[in-house]
Amino acid sequence: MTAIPHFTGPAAPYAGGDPYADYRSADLPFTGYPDLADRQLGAGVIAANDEFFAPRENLLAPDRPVFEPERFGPKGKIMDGWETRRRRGACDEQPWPAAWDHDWALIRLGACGVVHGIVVDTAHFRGNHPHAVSVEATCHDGTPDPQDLLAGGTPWHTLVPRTQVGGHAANGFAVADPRRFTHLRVNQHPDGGIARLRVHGEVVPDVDWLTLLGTFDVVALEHGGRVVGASDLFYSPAANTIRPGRSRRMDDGWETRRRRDRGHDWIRYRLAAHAEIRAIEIDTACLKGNAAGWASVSVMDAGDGPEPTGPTGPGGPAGPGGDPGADGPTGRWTEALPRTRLQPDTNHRFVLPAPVAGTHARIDIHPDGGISRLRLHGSLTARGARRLAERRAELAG
Ligand SMILES: NC(=O)NC(NC(N)=O)C(=O)[O-]
Repeated sequence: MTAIPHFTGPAAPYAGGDPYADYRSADLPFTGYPDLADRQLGAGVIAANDEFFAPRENLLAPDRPVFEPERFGPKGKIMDGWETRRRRGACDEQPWPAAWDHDWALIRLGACGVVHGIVVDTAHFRGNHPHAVSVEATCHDGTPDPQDLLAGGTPWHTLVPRTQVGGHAANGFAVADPRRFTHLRVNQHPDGGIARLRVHGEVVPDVDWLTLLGTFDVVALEHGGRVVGASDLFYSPAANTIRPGRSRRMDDGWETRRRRDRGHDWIRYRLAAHAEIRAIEIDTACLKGNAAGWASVSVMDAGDGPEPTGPTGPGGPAGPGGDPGADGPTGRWTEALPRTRLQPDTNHRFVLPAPVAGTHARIDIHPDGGISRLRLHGSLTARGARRLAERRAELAG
């Protein structure tokens, strides 16, 4: 694993001009995995012990944190993050917080999953970021309320031990715990502000639920589908194509740069498990002058082993002109949908003449442009359901 740059210290006071000029960030090896704390997946910050200066909900806001130097409210500087008040000691001789003093927020992940890495982003928190952070996790069935989680019996497992962090920095932590979790507790020691929290990992779906549903979208992020490669990530992440709901803006889909060669663009996906696909939807919502001209969809059975990771990591690009077969799962692609003309800003529905089964799928778009969503409607095969049930049991906390 690549060493993750570690930032500590407060960052200099804001000196005017671009507030991001002195922001500290790094390429983190796990950010190709989807964000399990994505609001659109259903994540939420369900409680915090203190939010005096800025509300906990900001932690999961999708956009980059904003700093407006002149904006003050009745409680102080308006900060785009979760910020607590300054902790004080017990008496005049001990005005400092105690070693164990900390503030906490409880996060419900949007989907149960295995966490591969966490970003605690302290953007714009310079003199008021936490000295250190720690992150714990638990797996709780159903929809517990904060009191259930805070009750003594909840087993919390440490994902990130108490670690010093930097102000105005993307503090990244790789996580090696192989278990699946549903909730996190983020602690800041002793107090301070965190702008954003991102929790990158893999969804572990509930096989009983998927079996009961019967027909569902077998490539959807919320059901455990994942992008494992794409030809072009210039404008937007390929994983947008399997996010919940319809896209509402061009940047909520997948758009490639204009090709000046004779090639085409593509995305490769791993399905929830081995599944049979019976119907396909390709949506070009909000892509008008730049929708893909044509698309085809292929399916492959690559077995149930772990995903081969390409040179750029999970979901990483193969680069323009990259071969959709290279560095990916091995097997034979079967064409499920032949090359078909697409309309701009339109949802297209296709019923397959016969079901096509596999563990992976690929969409090829010609020559370039974008699609906003791909839906592969079908159901788990007996083999897929068995593998998912085994995996869920293996990953139990
Ligand atoms: N300048 C500040 O941000 N001060 C305080 N924070 C806010 N939000 O006003 C503080 O105590 O950290």
